[in-house]
Amino acid sequence: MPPRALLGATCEAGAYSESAALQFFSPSSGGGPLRKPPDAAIQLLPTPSFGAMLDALTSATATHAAMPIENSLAGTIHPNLDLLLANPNVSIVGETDFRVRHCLLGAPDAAPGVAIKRVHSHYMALAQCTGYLAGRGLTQVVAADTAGAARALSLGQLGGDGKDDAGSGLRGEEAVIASRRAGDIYGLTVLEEGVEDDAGNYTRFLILTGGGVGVSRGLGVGWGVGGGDAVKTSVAFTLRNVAGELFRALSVFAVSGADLTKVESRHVATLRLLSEGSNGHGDGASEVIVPLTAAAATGGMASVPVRDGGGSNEEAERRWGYIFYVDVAHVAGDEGVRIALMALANAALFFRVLGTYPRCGP
Ligand SMILES: O=C(O)C(=O)Cc1ccccc1
Repeated sequence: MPPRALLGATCEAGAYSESAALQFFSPSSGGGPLRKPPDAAIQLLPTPSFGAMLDALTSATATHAAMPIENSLAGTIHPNLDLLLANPNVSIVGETDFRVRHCLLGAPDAAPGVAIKRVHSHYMALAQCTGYLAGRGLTQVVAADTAGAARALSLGQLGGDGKDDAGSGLRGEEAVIASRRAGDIYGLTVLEEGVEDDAGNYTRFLILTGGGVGVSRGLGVGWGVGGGDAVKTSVAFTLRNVAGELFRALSVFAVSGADLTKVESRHVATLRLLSEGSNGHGDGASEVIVPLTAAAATGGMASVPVRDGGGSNEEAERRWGYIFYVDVAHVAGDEGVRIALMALANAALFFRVLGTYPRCGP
């Protein structure tokens, strides 16, 4: 019987997420104790956006997805952090650090030395090449992802008839920033390789599956993880808006001796959380912004139900509320960390375990 196909959802054929998925699931990548299928069982499933990628998990069209979450030069990819929260059925089961090497790619018939004026790419890719682009006086044009920009250039959709998605321009003046692999897939001309501003350009990709993590699973030993393994647990939470609350909440980790490898706060009003049955990536009417206060509690959103604010100012929370994302590096099954996470869950108004997964690197 042929092996059961593993569908790895990725963003657009040739996107870095696809390369990261291939790296993670390659048997030689050594990515921890996560049981991986043989390469032959991996089938890539391109999707037009990161939101659509998570949709594919929720609908079980795909079993896994690789989503970029932070970059060593340009920082956290906030829209993707928001997508994680907006999709309560998606959980993190792995991570991989991918060395991102950008190419400046021109049209298939571009001659070397052609006078490029505009460069199209994902906003994070542009941010990683700011110095290079500014030094050459090139205008940046944001695209949904690197590979989508590469495909559009190959199809002559950027410039050409005197108009591009920036509203002006001739075809020969357009270029994109994407991987060499994307250049090969879409038959583009490699004008220059290694255009990122620093050779230490790494992006951390989360490996995701559908099927949310319950409190018991999330606070214990995660999927594919054995006791004693080096893991990370990622959590999201909100707190009452009172003095010293964040200090008290995080102090539980100091006591447990756990290492916080990432702490990020996100303004609640910027989060487009979804009403039941939709997942908020631009479908319009069904999209809602849910203030994370007791008054707006929705059962399905939290691993631990949202609680009453206990005297904190709900109006202020609505306007200035923050959601915190924390990654805790620990040893799977560590009782001190489990107790610390339980204490944090008890202090939080909203608390969700995003996953416990094998740690990439030391
Ligand atoms: O657009 C892509 O290819 C992505 O996967 C997003 C991205 C952009 C730049 C660096 C890493 C990931």
